[in-house]
Amino acid sequence: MKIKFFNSLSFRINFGMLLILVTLFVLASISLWITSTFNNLSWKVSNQLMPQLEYYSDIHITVKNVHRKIDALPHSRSKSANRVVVSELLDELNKISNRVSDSEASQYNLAIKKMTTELFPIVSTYSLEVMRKIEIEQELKLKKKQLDTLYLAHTYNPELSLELREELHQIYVDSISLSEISTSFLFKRSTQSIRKKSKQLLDKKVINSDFYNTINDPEKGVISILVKRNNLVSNLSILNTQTSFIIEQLSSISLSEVTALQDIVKDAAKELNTKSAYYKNFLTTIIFLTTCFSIIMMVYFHKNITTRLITIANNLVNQDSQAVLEKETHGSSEISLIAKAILRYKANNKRQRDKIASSVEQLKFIIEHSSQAVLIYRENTIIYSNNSGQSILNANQSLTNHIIPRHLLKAIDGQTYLDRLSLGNSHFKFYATDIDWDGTPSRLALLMDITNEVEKEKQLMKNLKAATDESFVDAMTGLYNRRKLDYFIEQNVSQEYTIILTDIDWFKAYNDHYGHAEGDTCIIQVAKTLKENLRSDNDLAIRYGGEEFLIILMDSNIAQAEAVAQRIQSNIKSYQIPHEKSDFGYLTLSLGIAHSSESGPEGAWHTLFEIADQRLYKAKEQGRAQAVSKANSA
Ligand SMILES: Nc1nc2c(ncn2[C@@H]2O[C@H](COP(=O)(O)OP(=O)(O)OP(=O)(O)O)[C@@H](O)[C@H]2O)c(=O)[nH]1
Repeated sequence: MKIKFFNSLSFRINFGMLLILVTLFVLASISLWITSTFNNLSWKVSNQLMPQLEYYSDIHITVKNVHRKIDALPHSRSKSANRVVVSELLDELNKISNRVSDSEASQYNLAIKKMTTELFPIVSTYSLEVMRKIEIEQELKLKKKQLDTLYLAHTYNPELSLELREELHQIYVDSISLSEISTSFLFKRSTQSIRKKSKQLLDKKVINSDFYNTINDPEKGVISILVKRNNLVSNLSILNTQTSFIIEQLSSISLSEVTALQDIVKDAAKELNTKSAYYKNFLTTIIFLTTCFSIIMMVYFHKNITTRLITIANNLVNQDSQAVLEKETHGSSEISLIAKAILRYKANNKRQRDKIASSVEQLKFIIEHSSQAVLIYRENTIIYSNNSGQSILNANQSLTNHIIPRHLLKAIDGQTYLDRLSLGNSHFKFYATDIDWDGTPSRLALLMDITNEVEKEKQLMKNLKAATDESFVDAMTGLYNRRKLDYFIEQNVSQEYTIILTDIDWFKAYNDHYGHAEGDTCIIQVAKTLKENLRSDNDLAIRYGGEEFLIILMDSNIAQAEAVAQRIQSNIKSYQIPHEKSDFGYLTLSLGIAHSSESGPEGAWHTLFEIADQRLYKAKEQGRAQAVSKANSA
């Protein structure tokens, strides 16, 4: 099951976290930027603009002082003295102007520089005009002296009328007055009066044309002086106008305006601070709210996922909320994949449960109808029995009350106990074991009716025994055969016993003489004799070879064996079976006897048989028709 990376919840959560972090980072950066910008502006206003304004205010005061000083320049002082003062003032202005360096040039610096540089030529011009005024006044004084001279000259000129003299005097007075008060009106009137009067005087020939020309000489005459004075007045008027303009200019940059500007700047700084604080608070609030919102969203998201996962987990055990699980399968996130997987698991589980339920039903049916009795006991009380169990219990009440509980006790510690029960002619195979039944320790008993099997078994055993016996018997003699001996050896019996190995003497010759059939009859007779001399079923008479026999006498000693051997010999002898080829003329037996104790612990049977065989051989050697045992074997 694969999940697309971009649809995974882990990607969404991490992406969401990243988005929130980026948003917070951006908001924090903006906040920092705005705060730093406002702080910077505020710092500039407080630390740069305010000193500039103070500086501006200083300049203003200085310029005013310069103006006042220029205005107060005494006209009476010498030209050079005034020039020194003016020069000093200009230096002061220059210094102020130079204080505004290019590096400090800001909006206000530029304004200040512009103002000082514009002011400089005006002041300069003003100063020059003032100096010019002084020069003109001095010149005026010179002219006045000339005029005085002229006046004196004409005073003593008898040709001049009194009226003229008075007028000239008046002109002089006027001119003096003019030089003092510098009013253009009086001067203009005086000029016109002089021109008019001098013309009248010329017309009347009071004065001659030279004098008239002297008076009206555009360069040297009174008129020219007056014109110059007039110009001076005019210049003074211009100066006054310029001075007024400068005053006006300076006034336009009044201290109150500077103060107002300072207030504006202060207000601006304050506003900047307020705005900065406002933006800072606003952004801090936004950051705080965003953080809170993000945390709430993350908590909600995590809780939502957890709740959904718990719901899905609960659904594993709770079948009712299937719809919830199906709802979660939409989409391609991890949860939907888990939901799909659980749905598949549940579907498989249901199929398996149905299958198991069906199997359980089948099993129940089988158990119910089983021929084997199934009984469950708890504290000696039957809590369950199938049909077979019920019928067995009905038929044998004692099973319920005594036998089964007694047998159940034998199944200790949950070990399976297996036994056989016989009840009358009925036989049962009985299993008992501990089981957990409905969460409580109980005991399970299984009874299988094996009556028929037991009967069959008995019959089989019978048949088997018969068959076994048959296979162990020599057909000709009815004695046991070598297989019976093998079986005996395999038994490895622990009790003592004696063996007698016997052989018919000169039997080859017998056969040759009487024929093989007679030989057989002879063998049968010997076998019969042997059988007759054995005590019980425990003793064995085995046809070991053709005419060789082995007798095993259980729980016997040598003496008893010798007695048996003697009896057998006697019996055979008593039959007097003719044997012409025998030294004795009748059939005889040779016998070798050995006791189990002689064989030693190792290779018991083989050794014992060897001993018996050697003794038989010895009997043959010693003339036959005799028994050799331990006592006479030396
Ligand atoms: N008629 C008959 N003869 C048998 C049978 N089994 C073995 N024989 C014979 O028994 C004879 C045994 O001879 P041997 O064991 O050689 O010796 P013996 O002639 O008996 O002489 P000793 O044993 O030394 O006394 C053989 O000739 C066999 O053929 C049998 O079932 N029937």
